[in-house]
Amino acid sequence: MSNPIITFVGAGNMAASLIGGLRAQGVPASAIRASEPGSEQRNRLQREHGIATFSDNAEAIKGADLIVLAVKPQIMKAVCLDLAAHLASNQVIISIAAGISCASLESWLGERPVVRCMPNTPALLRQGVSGLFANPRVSAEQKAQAEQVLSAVGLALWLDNEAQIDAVTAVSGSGPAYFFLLIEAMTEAGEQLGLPRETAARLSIQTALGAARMASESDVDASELRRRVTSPNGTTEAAINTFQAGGFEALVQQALNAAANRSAELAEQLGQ
Ligand SMILES: NC(=O)C1=CN([C@@H]2O[C@H](COP(=O)(O)OP(=O)(O)OC[C@H]3O[C@@H](n4cnc5c(N)ncnc54)[C@H](OP(=O)(O)O)[C@@H]3O)[C@@H](O)[C@H]2O)C=CC1
Ligand SMILES: O=C(O)[C@@H]1CCC=N1
Repeated sequence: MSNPIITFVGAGNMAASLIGGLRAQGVPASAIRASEPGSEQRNRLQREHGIATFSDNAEAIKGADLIVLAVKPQIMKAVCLDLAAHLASNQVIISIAAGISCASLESWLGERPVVRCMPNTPALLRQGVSGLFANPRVSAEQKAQAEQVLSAVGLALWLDNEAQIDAVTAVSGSGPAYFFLLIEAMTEAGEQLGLPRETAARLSIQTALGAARMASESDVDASELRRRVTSPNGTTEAAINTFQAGGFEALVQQALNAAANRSAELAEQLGQ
């Protein structure tokens, strides 16, 4: 595939991860641009990745094939309204903002090809996962180009309908925080059981890493892997029974429902 010109509008954490991933994949610096108000961040991107940077969004998107909108959701409307007059009809918009619908983007930018994505922060280590939804105006070639951007930092999975983005946000967008919470709680509990805090933290983190790799690399599912750790009448069974008596699965369902509802609510609030 030839290299499309990609402009990032907003070059904070997520954009910098995507840029790093694209460069590591061999995308030339000349095919990537970023627009960002912070001069420190602009200098860093120039230094680390050799890409051209801009303080003016309209200047940065001239001649770009793909425009990745990576500003905070709260300022997306203002950024889009400023960009609208400067867009060419064939430019594809890729938005990574939480809670901003394709319809809102098109109402601010005009009818055009839009890919809405939900990545997650392990993108920083190129271990991310993203859900992607394309509106009907996106061609097969443009879909492949958008997928190349997101797959530079991890797995990229296409969705059939836009509403599924709320579920992706609940599962994987916010998901790293759930695992961090579990690591925090296990560290605390390990300390209460008499371990030095640092030891409890390292045991918890390495266990999470090992379990995730097993779940990812094994040919059996997570419930079978769990069964293999759980000896009859053993220690794991005692812990799992305690989790389940406390309504663990129902609590996880409630938490993810709350995240998905909040995602839909944000779309309602910020999309006007
Ligand atoms: N963090 C996460 O877990 C996830 C985030 N996202 C989405 O990714 C997007 C970016 O998030 P993240 O990278 O964490 O946020 P950051 O705040 O790190 O990045 C946003 C960048 O946009 C810059 N900016 C501010 N105003 C403008 C403007 N008018 N024009 C161009 N750039 C501007 C900011 O500069 P300055 O700091 O100087 O204001 C900042 O560098 C958000 O929409 C978020 O919803 C999606 C999935 C997960
Ligand atoms: O908490 C949030 O709203 C964003 C979206 C997914 C992760 N962080």
